[in-house]
Amino acid sequence: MEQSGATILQLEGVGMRYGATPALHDIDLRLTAGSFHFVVGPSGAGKTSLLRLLSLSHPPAEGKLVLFGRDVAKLDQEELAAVRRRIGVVFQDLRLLDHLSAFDNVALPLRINGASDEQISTSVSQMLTWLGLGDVLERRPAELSMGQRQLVAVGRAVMCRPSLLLADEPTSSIDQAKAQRLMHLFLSLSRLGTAVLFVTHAEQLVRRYPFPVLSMKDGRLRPPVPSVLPMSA
Ligand SMILES: Nc1ncnc2c1ncn2[C@@H]1O[C@H](COP(=O)(O)OP(=O)(O)OP(=O)(O)O)[C@@H](O)[C@H]1O
Repeated sequence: MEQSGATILQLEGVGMRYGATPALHDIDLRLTAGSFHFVVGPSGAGKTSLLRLLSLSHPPAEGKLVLFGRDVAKLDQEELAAVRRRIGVVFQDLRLLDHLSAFDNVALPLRINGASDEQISTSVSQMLTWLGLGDVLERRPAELSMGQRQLVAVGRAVMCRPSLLLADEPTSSIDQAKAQRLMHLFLSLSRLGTAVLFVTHAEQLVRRYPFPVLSMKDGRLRPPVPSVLPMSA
């Protein structure tokens, strides 16, 4: 885990395009270890695009993107893969592997990192049980509800204790009680040093937690607004 306060990512004047169409403009952002930010904004503001950029799923068109102290423009494929392994992502479209069970989807990052079968068996079962999915470990995504799939995607994203967690509306299909549980999971990770970016349309969630809010509009990021609310979770 990162030392609290260490810079996890830094963006300077970053832009991103889909083909010739600009999606993000002139983004400046610095996130430190253990920080937690909500990302809000209207549909089409660029929130998912920002997460695609930060998860290295889509390249910047201009500007500088530094992750874990490395300028990503200067990294080779192997180094990029190592950087990606430190990032947990809950994609809006989840991107679960259809042919794998819930268990094997969550186990995937551990397998990639070379964990033993015993480690995998214990930690994946524990995580899925904690998420309330203990009864459906062997089901494939098509046999799960949308909310259950979302929880599997969260389990997979956090399994290797990422240094950076990017979550795109991870609570959109689950009930309030489960959403609270996920918030506790994300908060525990951030206390251990993970920098968390949480994209959401859920205003009650943003109001409830005392974390700075990054607001996006028309592909631009406004400066963070520090929350003045007391901790109520
Ligand atoms: N794959 C793509 N190809 C071309 N344009 C895209 C693509 N994905 C998004 N866009 C465009 O980029 C802009 C930003 O979209 P993005 O999905 O990042 O917004 P968002 O804030 O996440 O929206 P929402 O809250 O609806 O998920 C929009 O104008 C959108 O139409």
